[in-house]
Amino acid sequence: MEIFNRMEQHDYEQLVFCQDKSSGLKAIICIHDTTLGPALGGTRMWNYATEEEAIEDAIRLARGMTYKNAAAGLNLGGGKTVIIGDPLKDKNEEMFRAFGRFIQGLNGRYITAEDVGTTVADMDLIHEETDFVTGISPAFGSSGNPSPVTAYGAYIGMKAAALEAFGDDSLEGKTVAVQGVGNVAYPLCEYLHKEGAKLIVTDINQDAVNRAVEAFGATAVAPNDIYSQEADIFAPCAMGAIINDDTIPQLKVKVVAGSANNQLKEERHGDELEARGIVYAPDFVINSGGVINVADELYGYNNERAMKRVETIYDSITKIYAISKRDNVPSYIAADRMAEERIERVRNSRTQFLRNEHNILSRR
Ligand SMILES: NC(=O)C1=CN([C@@H]2O[C@H](COP(=O)(O)OP(=O)(O)OC[C@H]3O[C@@H](n4cnc5c(N)ncnc54)[C@H](O)[C@@H]3O)[C@@H](O)[C@H]2O)C=CC1
Ligand SMILES: CC(C)CC(=O)C(=O)O
Repeated sequence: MEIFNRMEQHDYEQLVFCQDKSSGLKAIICIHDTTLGPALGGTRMWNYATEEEAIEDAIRLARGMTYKNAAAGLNLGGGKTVIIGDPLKDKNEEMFRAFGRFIQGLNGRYITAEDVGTTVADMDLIHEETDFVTGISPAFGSSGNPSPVTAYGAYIGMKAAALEAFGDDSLEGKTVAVQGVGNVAYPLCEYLHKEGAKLIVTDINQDAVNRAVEAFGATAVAPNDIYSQEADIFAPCAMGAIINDDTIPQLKVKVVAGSANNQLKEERHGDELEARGIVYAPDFVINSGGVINVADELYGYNNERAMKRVETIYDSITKIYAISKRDNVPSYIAADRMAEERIERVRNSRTQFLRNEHNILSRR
């Protein structure tokens, strides 16, 4: 991979490689854009097959955070970290503390939180070395695990998408095919079950599947069969790039709405969903509940204030469909525009000179 060429696409600011031999830490922090404020985005720990795959994931996820934070109205830029390793086998205290020191070295340009493969306990270890971490234990006055809030946001976002597709936002009697029943999707299934939706679930982890079958009477299917189910809604809640040339022709649903980041393998796959009349809830909007919740910690966590903002996901999804119709563009483009316009407006308003401790007037 030509790293600078890759960074020039979509104008990435910084890519940081962090290595600590004694703990086995191999992390890549990617900061995409800090126009709106410090970059906030989670840390994913995953057993990447190659370093190139890890870099590509960090890069794609970081840009997604820029759009997510902008669209959510947060004063935060976008970044993300990937740690190369198996979260079930390779974690240790020293690794997260070493990682915390690397974050501290960025002096607030990047703030982390949980993502796939990392937990509140990991964030607490990072917190031993830096304050630039969120999603730490409620014992510290923080918001804790963001996943249940992400799930709630995904649930109300799915209702907004249902309104667009079916003319009614009730999910009662609707069949939802859920891919991955992990930290976000399990509480999402809980909301759906409570509302009377029928669930079809899959996961590569059999225990996760069994839990959902037992708790919600869900029907279990094999991972590769989830795309072709006779369902109303497909909820991708595992990894990215699952809306692609292989899967789109299998879909029989009217709605794609789930928590996974980077669902579209390429932008053209968003065009393809639109062409098939499938209502797509743009990923970085529907899954913004978690980041909205952890971002509130930066002001001194207030659950009521955070949840009020999470509730706006319904209106944001509805607004995206309105922009999509007005501008005659697919929903993923409408969502991108919403985020890009905000970043541009703030970028332009920041051109005035502002005196600070490091500029030409600092000794005056
Ligand atoms: N946790 C959060 O608050 C947020 C999570 N997200 C995104 O939502 C997605 C899920 O996140 P979490 O629930 O936190 O992760 P998780 O790791 O708890 O759950 C993911 C589940 O997907 C399963 N899985 C992985 N590959 C699969 C495949 N090919 N087929 C079926 N199942 C598969 C895993 O076994 C696991 O049970 C990720 O894309 C994450 O980036 C986005 C915003 C916030
Ligand atoms: C898990 C969130 C708190 C942040 C994040 O990385 C995301 O929204 O993808």
